[in-house]
Amino acid sequence: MATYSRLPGSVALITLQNPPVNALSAAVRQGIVDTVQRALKDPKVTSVVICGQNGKFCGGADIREFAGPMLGPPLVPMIHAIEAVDKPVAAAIEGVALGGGLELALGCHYRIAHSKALLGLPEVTLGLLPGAGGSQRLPRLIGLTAALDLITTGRQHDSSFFSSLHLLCVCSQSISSVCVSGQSLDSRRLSTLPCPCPPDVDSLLDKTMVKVRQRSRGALAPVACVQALMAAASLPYTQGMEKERDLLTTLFNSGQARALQYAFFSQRVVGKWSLPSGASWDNSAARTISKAAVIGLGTMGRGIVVALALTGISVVAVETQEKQLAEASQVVPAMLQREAGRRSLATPPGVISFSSNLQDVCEVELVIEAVFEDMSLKLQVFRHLTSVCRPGTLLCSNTSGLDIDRLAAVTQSPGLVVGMHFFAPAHVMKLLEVVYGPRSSPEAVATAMQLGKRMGKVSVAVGNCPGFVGNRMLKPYLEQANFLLEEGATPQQVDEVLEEFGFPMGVFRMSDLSGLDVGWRIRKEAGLTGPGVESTRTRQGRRYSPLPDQVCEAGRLGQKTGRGWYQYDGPGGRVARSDHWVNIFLEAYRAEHGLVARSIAPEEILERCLYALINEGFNILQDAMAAGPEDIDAIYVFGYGWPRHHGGPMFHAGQVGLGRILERLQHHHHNHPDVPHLKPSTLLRRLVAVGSPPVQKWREFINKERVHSQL
Ligand SMILES: CCCCCCC/C=C/C(=O)SCCNC(=O)CCNC(=O)[C@H](O)C(C)(C)COP(=O)(O)OP(=O)(O)OC[C@H]1O[C@@H](n2cnc3c(N)ncnc32)[C@H](O)[C@@H]1OP(=O)(O)O
Repeated sequence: MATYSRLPGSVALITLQNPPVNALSAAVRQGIVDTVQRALKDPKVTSVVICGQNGKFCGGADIREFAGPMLGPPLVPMIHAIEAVDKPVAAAIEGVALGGGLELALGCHYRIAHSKALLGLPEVTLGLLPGAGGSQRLPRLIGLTAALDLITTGRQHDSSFFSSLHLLCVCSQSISSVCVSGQSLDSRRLSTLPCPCPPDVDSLLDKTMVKVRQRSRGALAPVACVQALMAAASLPYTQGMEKERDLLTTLFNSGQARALQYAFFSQRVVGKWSLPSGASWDNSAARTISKAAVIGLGTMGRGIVVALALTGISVVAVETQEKQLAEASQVVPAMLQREAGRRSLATPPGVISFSSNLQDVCEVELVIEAVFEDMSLKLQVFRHLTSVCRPGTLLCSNTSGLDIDRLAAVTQSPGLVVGMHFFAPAHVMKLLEVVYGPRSSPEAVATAMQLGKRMGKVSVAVGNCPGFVGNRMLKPYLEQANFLLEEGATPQQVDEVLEEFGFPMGVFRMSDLSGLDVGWRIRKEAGLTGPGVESTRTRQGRRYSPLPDQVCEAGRLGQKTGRGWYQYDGPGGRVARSDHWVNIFLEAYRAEHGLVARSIAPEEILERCLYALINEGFNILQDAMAAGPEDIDAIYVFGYGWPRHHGGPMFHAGQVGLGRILERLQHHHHNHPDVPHLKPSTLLRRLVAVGSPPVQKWREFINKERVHSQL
């Protein structure tokens, strides 16, 4: 709702009230309509100020309402009516003015803001465009060039940025002096102004469209934003508004908008973690960490040091190999400086000390081990840590899939051991898997989750199983990609299909980037390859493709060696080019194994890669290794490049239709009975049997099934 009060003198104050962010729900919109009417009717009122309760102007349209029928006064005419009134109206912005909130402010005649307020039009991130007049008013106020950047990226900025664009009035003036009654408001009505455009406007729009199409990888909203701004640049306001409405309707009804809005809420759902034990964020106390240590200063360790230091934590960075230590002590401060600059921090807040002595971690509150991914080495480090650290120190491992319980078992306090699985580069990537074992205490999980949040990560609590959630699902995906090569596809074909779907990189380009030796080592440890293992295509009772092992054996480890599934300009090269060697190699391989290459349709490539991955997601939910589909989806969107406009693998399964996914998995499993990952999960079958409920209902369904021992 919105409340009305009269300030001493002649100013009416309208306060938006809808905690926590004063979103423009039907009740708030009705409140605005009513209170503006009241101010207009009151002869003693000469000017109006709109503000938000609790130091927040407005977080935009109420996203929760998008799923249902539109009730209450619509936003566009409401804002238009405010702009048209003949008493000056000012938006007094504290906290946030985002989306519809900023559009409301653009309909006011004046805008003033607190220096720390955050403003922006993030609709594009929700699959929409600023459809309450924002796409037409903003460029008329700040010019087409600046508006294009803000609207197509959804970037948010503080008030000094917007003051420089003349979106805000000078803050030092009092509201009453800003809203001087009697002055003509004509020039303050943004809809009446022309849109300032650069001389080369067509070229600007064309270039922006090309850039946006490249960047958006199939997302519709950024393209629609450019189209709306083209209208603002070339059409009168009323026609521009019609274009804005048409584009918004198309976006609104697209699956992409639903997926992006789901992604917005799932990011928040995973923050409110809960464990099967009943421990959760509201019954577990997190410790505040001020001193931490990182053991191992390879790529991951260095990134973790920077991520911690950026939050103001003092870090002891330990590396026992002198050469690596010397290199890290040069590189890490530079990384920190660069990242602090990128985040507009004047000076990096944390202090880092480098050491080659593990003893130096004895005073810290939390240690993150980031040594080489080798169980015996990690066990050795944990044994050492438990003997040198103060009792009560949290011991975390950055393992990407090894058993946390085994590490906990060699310590004096297994309850204080959790996994903190970062993604490279650790100071940049948003995802953190917090891995709990049966003995991890709620306090340890809460502390790791809280620390992740402080580092700006999307932290997801996951159970302890090989590969945890993300890498466990990656395995069947990679496996299918290799089988497709055996059957006749090329790495480029597979990658093109996945990139067309929206991944920034196909599976083979991604593998080259990460290094092919990582998986090779894991397969060797699992006894799947290496000396003494027979070179067959069935291993440990299931279909196995030795292709990636043979590529590694040829010395092709990916980008770092300049050769992998593709060729590069040299070791460390970034641009992937197809390699004749790979085609010859695949032909020879197929001939050796009596395989006849067939032409494989893009649909089959996509289905087999994605549905195998999704099926493993259902198995993970069934095994209670993730609390709900939102957790899996957040992991894939923030850690594995899953296109956000497809919501995440589990959301995507719901969009495709669970019945269809089941039917296609059955079909592929029938054709490949020696591939257990294609066997449809029991949970998927159960969901289909009860009529394929929407993804938001799965968590409840799984819990019920578990109680009744159906899973
Ligand atoms: C029907 C046709 C209408 C067409 C209109 C088209 C034009 C207008 C479109 C829009 O305005 S779309 C919305 C644009 N706004 C945003 O995208 C802002 C989204 N919110 C945020 O970025 C952040 O929440 C925040 C405002 C910066 C606050 O961040 P903070 O970290 O402080 O809190 P959160 O945990 O993110 O949020 C708290 C709480 O509030 C819920 N919430 C936030 N924004 C909205 C919203 N716009 N609508 C509904 N709910 C919102 C959020 O989900 C959290 O809820 P809980 O998890 O606590 O339940």
